[in-house]
Amino acid sequence: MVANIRYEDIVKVPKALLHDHLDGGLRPATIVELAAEVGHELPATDPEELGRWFVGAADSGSLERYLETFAHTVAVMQTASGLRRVARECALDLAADGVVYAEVRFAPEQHLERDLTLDEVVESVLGGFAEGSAEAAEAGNPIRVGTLLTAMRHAARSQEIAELAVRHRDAGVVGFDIAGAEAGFPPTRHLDAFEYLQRENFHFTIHAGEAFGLPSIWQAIQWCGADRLGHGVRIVDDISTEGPEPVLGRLAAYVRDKRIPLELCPSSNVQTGAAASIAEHPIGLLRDLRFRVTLNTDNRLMSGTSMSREMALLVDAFGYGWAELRWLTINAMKSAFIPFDERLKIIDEVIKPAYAPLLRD
Ligand SMILES: O=c1[nH]cnc2c1ncn2[C@H]1C[C@H](O)[C@@H](CO)O1
Ligand SMILES: [Zn+2]
Repeated sequence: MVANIRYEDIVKVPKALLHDHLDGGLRPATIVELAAEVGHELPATDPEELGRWFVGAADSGSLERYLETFAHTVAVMQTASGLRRVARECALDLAADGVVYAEVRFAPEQHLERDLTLDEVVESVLGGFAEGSAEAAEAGNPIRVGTLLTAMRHAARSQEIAELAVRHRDAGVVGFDIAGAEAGFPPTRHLDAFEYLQRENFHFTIHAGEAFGLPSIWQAIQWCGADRLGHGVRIVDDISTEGPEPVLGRLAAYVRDKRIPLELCPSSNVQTGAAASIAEHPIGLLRDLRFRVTLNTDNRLMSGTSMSREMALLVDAFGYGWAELRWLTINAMKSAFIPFDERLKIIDEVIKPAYAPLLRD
């Protein structure tokens, strides 16, 4: 890390996170305890060993194999109390890492293995976030958590999940998403759900341009009307860097011109093979070209990461300073799914004042 930015200071500074999966961020010790309660067999029962197992198993170079690890987190998130606990701890962990605004997503349809209904699943998670946020505020780490409901792209429940999201919009659900294996499951399979959400004036992001390239990004934006791109990192396939200056193709130019936010997740991309290393991650080029870049964790458990760690990796790899970290944070806050005045309040009252003294140094 460059000498003038210390990890402890990155932790202290306010951060905004748009792309974090609830079932990708459990504490290993919690998985062990909940697995014992519900009788689920784990690959390891020592929390430290289990944490290492997740990172190792997810480090496969393939999105499909990376996703297999979620079987062990989803298995312990099948009861109201389990879901509530995981959501509470998620809010507490993010707040302790200095995250002041987070959008956390999960797929309700994956939590119906016992006897919960979709609405009960959502209510349990919202309850956990509320509890964790209240405790974090009391401890001096205020955080606002918004929930995104995800539909799995290989399944056929997106319309139902979209309706579920709209039903809970006044209780903390701020958006919708689709996730899961990308190749073979284009966003247009879920067009009905996206058209419904647009008619409801609701917000959505789409995982696109991670394991599959430009056609997926193009569909997500031009057919489905996505507000943001989950990853979207492969937009670089439409940027030529062979000449003296980078040249943008029509899709890349559209994404930049329209200020479509890219929810970039560097560590996750290295694990699934979407990027060779952090230093070679397209975030460097995309920032230089002034795309609306945001920095995200994706799955803190599977990547052994946090928002502070992702920032520290960029400080190391690209020599970023406080100005770049502030830019990423404000980009995320501008791109959030909560109302404009509430976004502005966090930017003006929380983010800018905290970075101001650091930028003067
Ligand atoms: O990076 C991802 N790409 C596609 N799907 C993902 C990614 N990370 C997590 N998921 C899936 C696995 C989870 O079970 C689901 C809902 O959070 O979303
Ligand atoms: Zn994701």
